[in-house]
Amino acid sequence: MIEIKNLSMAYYEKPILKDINLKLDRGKIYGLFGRNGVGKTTLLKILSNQIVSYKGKISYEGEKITENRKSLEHICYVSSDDNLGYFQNYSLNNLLKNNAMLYVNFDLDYALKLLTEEFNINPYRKYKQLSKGNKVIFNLIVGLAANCDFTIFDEPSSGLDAINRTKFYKVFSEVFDNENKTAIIATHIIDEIEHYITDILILKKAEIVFNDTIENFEEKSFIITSDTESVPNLNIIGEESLGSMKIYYVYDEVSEDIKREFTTSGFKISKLDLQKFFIEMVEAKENKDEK
Ligand SMILES: Nc1ncnc2c1ncn2[C@@H]1O[C@H](COP(=O)(O)OP(=O)(O)OP(=O)(O)O)[C@@H](O)[C@H]1O
Repeated sequence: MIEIKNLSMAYYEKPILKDINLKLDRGKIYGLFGRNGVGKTTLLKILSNQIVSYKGKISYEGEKITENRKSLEHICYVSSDDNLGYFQNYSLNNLLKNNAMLYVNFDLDYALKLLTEEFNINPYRKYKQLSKGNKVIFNLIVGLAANCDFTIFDEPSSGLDAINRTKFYKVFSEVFDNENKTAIIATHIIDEIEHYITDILILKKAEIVFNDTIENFEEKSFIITSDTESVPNLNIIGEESLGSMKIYYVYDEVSEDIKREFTTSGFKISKLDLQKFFIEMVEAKENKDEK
């Protein structure tokens, strides 16, 4: 487990993360969502020991990550950044061997199989000779083959074509169908990962404003539409008007019986998808809060 206690971080006095408390459990797949510039990459780099100047405590299996060599070997950060600096002159084959030295459980044969058979990339090419999308694929293959306890994918499908995105998620779901492995995926393409994640995290204004399982989300979220002015007494996270129709976005524990009562009183109930929920959480409520 990774445990984050009272994590705060600022760039030039601008708070990026404010007093975050979070537990990341084994066997889960977390979707981390938030608007551009909110601090997702900063948080993920802190979790993978690439940023160490912060306040608070982060522990991996009970030990502080900055003082724990195991955290380097078992937490893998996969970037969609295509700049490996000096290492871009290396062949893919040699880069994989380097990663095998860094991550104790790295499966070199599997990485080569993915590279050549699944994605059809020549392992003797240099990293710098690859297209942007293929550089991202290479980074993803490292994450998939590293066999880390915690793998962090920062915008994994950035720059990938539809076929490669589909291939990546197919391999991803095979690799992470494992109760000991945890993945954290930060992405803006919410509908693409909705079916793979077990938990939802939403970062807004430097805080985690939503942290719940996908099961709870599916049970508690719905849209209620009414053509009268009457407002249901529910936890409404956003609302819209469409002509004379009022649309309410709800996140609340409501039994099927109560939902049936709403329907007989003239309300219409429908499903709220995760992308719309996210928009309502970060935007609609933001505007309402500021009014
Ligand atoms: N090295 C840095 N120095 C100063 N400010 C930085 C630095 N890196 C990031 N920031 C700022 O920190 C904030 C959070 O950036 P971060 O990259 O974590 O956001 P993000 O949520 O990952 O964004 P995106 O979805 O656009 O990738 C932004 O305002 C960004 O400008």
